Amino acid sequence: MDLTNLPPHLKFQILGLLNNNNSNNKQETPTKGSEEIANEKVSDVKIDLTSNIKEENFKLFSKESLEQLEKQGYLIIDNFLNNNEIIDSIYNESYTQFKENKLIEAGMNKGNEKWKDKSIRGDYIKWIHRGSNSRVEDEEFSKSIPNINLLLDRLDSIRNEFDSVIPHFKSVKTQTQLAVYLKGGRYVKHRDSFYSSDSSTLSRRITMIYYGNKDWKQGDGGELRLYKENNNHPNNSNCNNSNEFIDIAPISDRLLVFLSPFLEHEVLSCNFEPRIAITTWIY
Ligand SMILES: O=C(O)CCC(=O)C(=O)O
Ligand SMILES: [Fe+2]
Repeated sequence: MDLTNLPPHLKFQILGLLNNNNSNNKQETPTKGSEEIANEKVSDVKIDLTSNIKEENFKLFSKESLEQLEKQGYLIIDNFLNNNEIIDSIYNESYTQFKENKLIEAGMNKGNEKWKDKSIRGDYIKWIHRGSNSRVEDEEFSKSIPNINLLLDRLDSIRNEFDSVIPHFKSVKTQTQLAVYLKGGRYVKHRDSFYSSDSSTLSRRITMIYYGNKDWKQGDGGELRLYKENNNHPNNSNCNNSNEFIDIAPISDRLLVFLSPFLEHEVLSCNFEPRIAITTWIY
């Protein structure tokens, strides 16, 4: 395996993983030593969600929830759609895409580099491309996912609310992915973006993950492990590098929202299948 062209933060993760494999301890999280954390490029820009907000424009969120997202870095919203028929249909539409071989093995992109290694990232994905009118571009595909479309509309309304409540937020675009993990699937510790003051490139700012796993129970695995405090993130002045994490169960109708550049996370190995997640990133 040639690691020379990988960005440093990925090298640590992958080397950590190889070490774990060598010691036959595959369940263990790839870890980083303190030097690596010190050297690693971290975002230096705060994501400000609370100054000069227009509170009169709140429909879905509240000032308190935005404050929580800004400081803690994440929010969990349960019963997001709150409609069993739609929830079941989202599951069926997603799994059908997988069964009909419409998904591809996920890789990791970095510049021209494309990584596909199932021990690093084990999901199958489909990008859901949407035009400027927010409609899914591929009409045939769009017709086959009416309930996923309803979900995407709801996620759009979150984006719209950010733009109307937080005048300086000015979202640029969104990107949406359907992901299916099978038994044994996982995704090693990573961040979804690097957002920095000296970078003119567009970056993901908000990650919204919708889970659709109605029979999930303790022991099924596939939780999202979210590292709360080890990211020196500029939104969190109390950062203490404690490596504290929470495991978020991927249960049905749960929406997880977090700050893409700051919170490291990983998908723990799945003991069930299919694990369904639909993610929209706001840039
Ligand atoms: O499915 C999840 O819980 C998270 C997936 C993830 O981290 C990603 O696709 O970047
Ligand atoms: Fe991620």
